[in-house]
Amino acid sequence: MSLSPLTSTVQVLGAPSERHEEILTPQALDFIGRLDAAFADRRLWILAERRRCSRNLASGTPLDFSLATAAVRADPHWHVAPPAPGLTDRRVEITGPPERRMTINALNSGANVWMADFEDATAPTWDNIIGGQLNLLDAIERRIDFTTPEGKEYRLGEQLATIMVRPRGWHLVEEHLTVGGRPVSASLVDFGLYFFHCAQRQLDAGHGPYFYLPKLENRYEARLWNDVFVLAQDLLGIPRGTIRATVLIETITAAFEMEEILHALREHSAGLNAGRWDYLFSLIKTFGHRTDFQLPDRARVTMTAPFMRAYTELLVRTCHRRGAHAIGGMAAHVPGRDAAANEAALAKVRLDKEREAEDGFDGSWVAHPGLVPVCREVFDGVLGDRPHQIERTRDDVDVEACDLLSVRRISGPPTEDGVRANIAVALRYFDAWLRGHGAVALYGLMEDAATAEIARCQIWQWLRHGTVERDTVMKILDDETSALAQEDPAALTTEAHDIFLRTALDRDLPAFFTTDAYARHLVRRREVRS
Ligand SMILES: CC(=O)SCCNC(=O)CCNC(=O)[C@H](O)C(C)(C)COP(=O)(O)OP(=O)(O)OC[C@H]1O[C@@H](n2cnc3c(N)ncnc32)[C@H](O)[C@@H]1OP(=O)(O)O
Ligand SMILES: O=CC(=O)O
Repeated sequence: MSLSPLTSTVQVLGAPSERHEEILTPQALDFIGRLDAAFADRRLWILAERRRCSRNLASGTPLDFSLATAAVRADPHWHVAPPAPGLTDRRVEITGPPERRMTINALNSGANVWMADFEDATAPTWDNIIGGQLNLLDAIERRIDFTTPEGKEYRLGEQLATIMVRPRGWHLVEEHLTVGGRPVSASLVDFGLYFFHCAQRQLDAGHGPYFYLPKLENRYEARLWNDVFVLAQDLLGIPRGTIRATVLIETITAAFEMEEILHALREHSAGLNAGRWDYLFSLIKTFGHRTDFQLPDRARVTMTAPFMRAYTELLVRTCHRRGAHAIGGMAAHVPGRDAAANEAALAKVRLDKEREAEDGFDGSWVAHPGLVPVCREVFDGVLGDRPHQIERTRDDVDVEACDLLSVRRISGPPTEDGVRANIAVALRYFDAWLRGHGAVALYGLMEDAATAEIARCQIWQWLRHGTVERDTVMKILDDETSALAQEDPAALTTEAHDIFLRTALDRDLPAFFTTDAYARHLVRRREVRS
């Protein structure tokens, strides 16, 4: 492909650090610049479209399956691409940030797939972003082994999980890379750097460049990703259709466009995943102003709620009808330090995975290596020697708009414990995130950006409807802030408290806590001499 010169080049504003130059090569930056030149405006259009849709829904426009795309849904003939090498059997997928030791642990975990996460499990500091890319490159080149000062050895084994990378969503920017003074889309940076450095290496190793796509709201966003894939493959001379991507269905509007999303990406699709935590976050965000969408305590909203079952069953049916994998979601319980807590967590995860396997999912997510065996055992029990159960088309499933929106059936007032739990988790998570940790274990649960979003949005929703008094929230917030300061004198309590005030207690609900908190707290630009 002959390339026209770029009018503006990508500037690096992030502080240089060890080995960053291996990722931020002139050629890689040129590649990012080309993606930016082609797609920056469409990304802005996508974000404007999100705001327009959100205003419409807030003003009472009913959410339903689109008439404009009825023909796509009705056409039984189209299917997605066949699974690419390494993605046929996906019964266990482990997720986690691409930190050095976790990269090795995840690849060795015995899972079929590792979802290397730049989104919810990564606090997007400059070092985490570029360090994560280096770790992926080193892992693929098999030069990531190391020994800790205490003598613990981390070595890649023989049988490794297939890597799928989750870039950050369309709403985020990377402030440390700019074009003409404007930050580049974080999605294009995470996707582009990985694709540039690792696509051919992955193909040489017998796999391919594979992705998980987060937080899509509609078919236009899927089309945008598809066009990004086409251009990226053309630019590097990689055949079209080599990339595979699984889309997380984790917004309420995307649940109404599952077919359309698969269709838009069909040449590159690797199915759908039920991103249950973001889905709940999206539901609260979209309908938080409506009394009939009030949710009870976070711990009471389980996957057996009828509206959650409608969503997951529709996902399985949609995928299997189109020859695509349906991947289950994240059970939040993680193994604890004592045997009893451990056993309880394993039992809860087992139940969750059993329900998914019986419903027809082809595999599912776990958050911790200690959960790989239970997920494998459950899916082995249902799949046996088959790599998946795509042939189970679930024609019995009949889900209508009202089923996806029947939240009222599980509503109930929040308890004081529920309010306290949300505040305690949100504060502690914000503190961890500010210190560079995008996923943490708190009170026996995995917490990441998605689960923290639910915690702060629920407080906003309960205040908005007067189900909880502002004085009660302020009192608990003070208690929990003091408790955090005592637990850990190094905690960034002032900043975490500030993020909570801005994102849970304002009159309007910010769409994401990460956008504002990133700009205020994580961006560290260096001086640039022109
Ligand atoms: C809603 C969503 O978006 S879900 C997807 C995004 N979220 C995630 O991916 C979260 C993934 N999970 C994690 O990050 C971690 O499991 C946490 C933060 C919840 C807990 O981590 P820890 O506190 O380190 O757990 P713990 O101490 O039990 O870990 C034991 C070992 O397992 C490793 N480990 C734990 N989780 C993982 C993981 N997901 N991947 C790889 N290794 C892991 C630890 O690194 C540690 O290894 P080490 O002994 O060699 O140091
Ligand atoms: O991204 C996954 C989710 O559950 O949210």
